[in-house]
Amino acid sequence: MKTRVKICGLKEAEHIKVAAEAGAAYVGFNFFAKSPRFVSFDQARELALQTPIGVAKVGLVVNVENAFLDDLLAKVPLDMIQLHGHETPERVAEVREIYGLPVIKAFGIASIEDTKNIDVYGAVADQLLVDAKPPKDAKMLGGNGITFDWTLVKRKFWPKPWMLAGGLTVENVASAIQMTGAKQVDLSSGVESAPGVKDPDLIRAFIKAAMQEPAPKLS
Ligand SMILES: O=C(O)c1ccccc1NCC(=O)[C@H](O)[C@H](O)COP(=O)(O)O
Repeated sequence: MKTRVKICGLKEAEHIKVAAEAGAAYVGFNFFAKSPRFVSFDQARELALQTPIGVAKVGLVVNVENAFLDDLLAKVPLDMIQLHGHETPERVAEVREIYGLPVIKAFGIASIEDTKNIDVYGAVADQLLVDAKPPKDAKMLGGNGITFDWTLVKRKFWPKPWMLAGGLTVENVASAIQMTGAKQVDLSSGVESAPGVKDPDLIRAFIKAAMQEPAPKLS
């Protein structure tokens, strides 16, 4: 099986087309207002309607209330919700139950301590996303373009499918897959020419590099 790629923070229909043609399994729309990748509900609706069938449309939110999700999902035809804040396992279960969509729960990892809770979330989330923990002064909980110590998540057998994220690039993605055993990878900054500005050539090159690397069979 080929590695599955999620390109996050897409803002242009043309870039979604490029990602889909190159083989992306997921595209992500970012609804965190302070992000350079932020899209409004109206923009995301247009992008979602132009996303080819077969590519999962993921909505990324950070610590939002139901009222926000009510408005979002009334407007944007999403396939999955990515919770990228400090949501509790109970909140993950609640979002899944209320909205009836699969939920990806993200975790910031900097030490072994940060991996301890993941099993608990594995019981309630549909997928897990292990990302670099942001620096203390960071304004965003993700999308910071920094890697973490991949040995912390090496060949993990969490109860749900998981994605590796955090500072992935065309140069390091093969090593990241080989070292961790990740079958799915996610990125944002590594395919940008400036914060929030995706580069179609980098998107193509990254997906090619990630998919050339066969997702390892874990023993
Ligand atoms: O990307 C953002 O701007 C962002 C803002 C706030 C919370 C999460 C955010 N991104 C989450 C993602 O899924 C990113 O793809 C992931 O953190 C990896 O980002 P990068 O290190 O830039 O590849």
